[in-house]
Amino acid sequence: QFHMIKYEDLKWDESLGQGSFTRIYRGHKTDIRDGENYTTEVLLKELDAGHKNCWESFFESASLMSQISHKHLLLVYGVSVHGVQNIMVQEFVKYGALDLYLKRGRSVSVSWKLDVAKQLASALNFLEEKHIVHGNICAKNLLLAREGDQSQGISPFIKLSDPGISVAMLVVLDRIPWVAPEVLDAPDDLTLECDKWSFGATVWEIFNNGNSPLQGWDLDEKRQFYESFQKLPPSQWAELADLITQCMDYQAALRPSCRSIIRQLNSLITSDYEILHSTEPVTQ
Ligand SMILES: N#Cc1ccc(Nc2nc(N)cc(-n3cnc(CCO)c3)n2)cc1
Repeated sequence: QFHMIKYEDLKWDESLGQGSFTRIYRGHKTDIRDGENYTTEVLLKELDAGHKNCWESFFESASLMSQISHKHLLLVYGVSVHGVQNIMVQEFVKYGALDLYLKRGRSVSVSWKLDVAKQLASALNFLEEKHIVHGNICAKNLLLAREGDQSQGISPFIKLSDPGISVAMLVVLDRIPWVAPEVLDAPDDLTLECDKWSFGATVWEIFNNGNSPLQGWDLDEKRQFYESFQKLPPSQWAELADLITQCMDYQAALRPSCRSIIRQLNSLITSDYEILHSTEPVTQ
């Protein structure tokens, strides 16, 4: 399923924070190829030893990313097990998680945001064609490999990260509004439609500077949000708000196909919104 990496071939550098039940570090791995020593910068994702019962979901996530390769999917080199430690070894993506990048106040243009949304939609289309459900689409799991430079016509480049610990393992309510409503009743059978709902919530984040939707709401208020079929605050841009609403349809079967999502994104990209409401170009 995935490549096993020897613990002694790994070196830990600085800690980069933590996800749910995991801690991440910058590091290096050494390989010996035709007698030469190669070191590669990597991201080391450690599963907290205390959460042994999550390890199969941790490895499932690693093997999912190892089985398929696509330019917008994170490359997982393999896993390393050392005593009670389980470590996933990933390619190091230069600028890290997109939500933090957007929160750091980098002002990015509308076309930058649409470009990122389209790259995510193409990754989802690839997964849909392989009937693979990701299960944890959100801005925190989009990694920025290239900032892009509007003045040079260079677009940003994102990679979709591993899903991490399955939603069934975590408090599902924590994942509202990224997790599709139907998942609350059946956390074990995630469908491709669930990823469409999450795509809608992620596009909302991208257009709201990385801020989490329903920021600060408690679990009851979040549950209430679904029970009363509420929608996220709509963008001023009607066509964008409409696409987000279509993806976040409470009836899973009515959510658009990836091809339709890509078509609608293309028409947003060519629409004159950019000229009428363009934000200042990305300042390098
Ligand atoms: N300052 C800074 C900085 C931090 C991180 C990276 N690089 C990187 N590479 C990866 N493969 C995965 C992640 N990553 C980040 N947060 C998560 C948890 C949510 O998925 C995963 N970050 C680059 C720069």
